[in-house]
Amino acid sequence: MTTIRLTNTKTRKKEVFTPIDPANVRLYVCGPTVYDRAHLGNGRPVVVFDVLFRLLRQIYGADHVTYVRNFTDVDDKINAAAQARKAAGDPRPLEDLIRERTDETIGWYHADMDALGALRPTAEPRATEWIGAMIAMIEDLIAKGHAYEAAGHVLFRVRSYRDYGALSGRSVDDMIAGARVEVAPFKEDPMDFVLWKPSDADLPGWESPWGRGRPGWHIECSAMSHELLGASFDIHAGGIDLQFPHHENEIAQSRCAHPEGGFANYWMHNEMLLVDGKKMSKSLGNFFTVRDLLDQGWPGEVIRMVYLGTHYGKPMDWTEEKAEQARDTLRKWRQLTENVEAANMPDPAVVAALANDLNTHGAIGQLHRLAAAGDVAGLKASANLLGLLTDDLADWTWRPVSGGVGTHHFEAMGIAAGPATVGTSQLKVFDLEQVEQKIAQVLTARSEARAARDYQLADQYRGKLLAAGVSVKDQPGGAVWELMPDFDPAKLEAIK
Ligand SMILES: Nc1ncnc2c1ncn2[C@@H]1O[C@H](COP(=O)(O)OP(=O)(O)OP(=O)(O)O)[C@@H](O)[C@H]1O
Ligand SMILES: [Zn+2]
Repeated sequence: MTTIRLTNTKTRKKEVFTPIDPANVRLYVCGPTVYDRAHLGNGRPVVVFDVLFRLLRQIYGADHVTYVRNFTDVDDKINAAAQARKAAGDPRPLEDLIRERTDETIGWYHADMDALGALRPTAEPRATEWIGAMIAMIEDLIAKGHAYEAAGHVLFRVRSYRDYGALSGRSVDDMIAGARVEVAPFKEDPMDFVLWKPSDADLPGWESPWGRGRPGWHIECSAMSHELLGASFDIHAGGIDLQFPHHENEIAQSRCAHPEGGFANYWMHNEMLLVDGKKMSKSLGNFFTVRDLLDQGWPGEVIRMVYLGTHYGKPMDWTEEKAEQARDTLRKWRQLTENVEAANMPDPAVVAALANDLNTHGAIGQLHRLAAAGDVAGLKASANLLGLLTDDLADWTWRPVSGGVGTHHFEAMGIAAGPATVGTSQLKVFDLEQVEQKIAQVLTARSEARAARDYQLADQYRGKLLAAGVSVKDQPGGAVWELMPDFDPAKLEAIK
């Protein structure tokens, strides 16, 4: 059996991965707070740990891996989003608005992560469905002396857990000095963190031994992972931004409530997706969503390949150049493997690269080798292990129809001009020849305008084409065009 090695944040070493029970390998990944669309940074852990999930399934068997990723659907930001709708005049009760917002966001999340080719986890618990388990865990922590009630809150007594800080390698005193901890008069110690807090009458709340209130964020993951995976499980993962305090707090709660268990044996953290050197984040406002990119015409498979081009332990950024490269490679591979049946097994060198601390970049290098060697069946099977060249992500390949090459590409993909599908849901029917003629006509008018030095008019033509979903690029050999997913034949025809 292939030996997997993973960098364990807990020990800061690359370790051999040995599951507690090879018949049920258990993975927990912290999921999103569902108040808004996922940004490109949020998609990174999803794709990275999807590759881990696929690798584990490959090695231990598809039915022998349990992957849990939660939805945090109790949060001030969710409440604020619902309150804004109410303030805008929506007559429904706040609770309904909250539920609508979280349901809607979960729907978006699924659609966007599906588009990135991520398999759905085995279980996706919603925090609001596990409040009872959270209350029971908090009661237990109080009974064991690790938590206390104060002013309607329940707080975790950080000094009662000796190993607090071990994951991030900091002492409690360093943390107090460095962190922005909330000092509240009812806390015994500034480091103590909230397990339960009171809810205002107009906000969501649940009855508890401490009055009507709601859980803190950290206890959610401790309670849900315990319910679904037990007191000891194999891998706990999430972004590096969650290492402290979220994961440190999860460990403290879980180890203190269930001293018989070890909680997670391996901790994995993905590095951040950056924008101009800073973490992409909602609070900094420097973000774009996965959906923005999909809407711009970037296929989910291309976005996925861009993520996989960088090791998860390194920061990365998004550039159009990387995306164009990934798109060209995938298009080539898709053409090579069209109508090819995947080999039974992925190539051993690809498996070995992934087993080496998820070296996705190395694995992609091996895919290039397979393509160059003409092993197309091996290429397909191996790419599938990375979630690439899969049938579900195949729908984009016909799209980039560029001037001249277009017709051939359509034919190469087995889609005759005429009815063509765009994305998975919309059906657009158009006559390719007519479309090509019209684009050529507009491009000729644009060239004429340029020749007459009327650049404003030339730009207007280009803008009109773009509005119809035809992107134009000037290349040394002349203008090249592509149909974008939002291509609208009627708008194109209407250009004068
Ligand atoms: N820029 C980023 N790069 C990589 N992973 C990220 C980035 N930002 C957030 N994540 C990860 O996304 C996952 C979901 O996080 P969560 O929903 O809490 O994000 P968020 O708090 O809405 O994001 P933000 O940090 O932008 O406010 C977590 O695992 C988190 O570590
Ligand atoms: Zn968590």
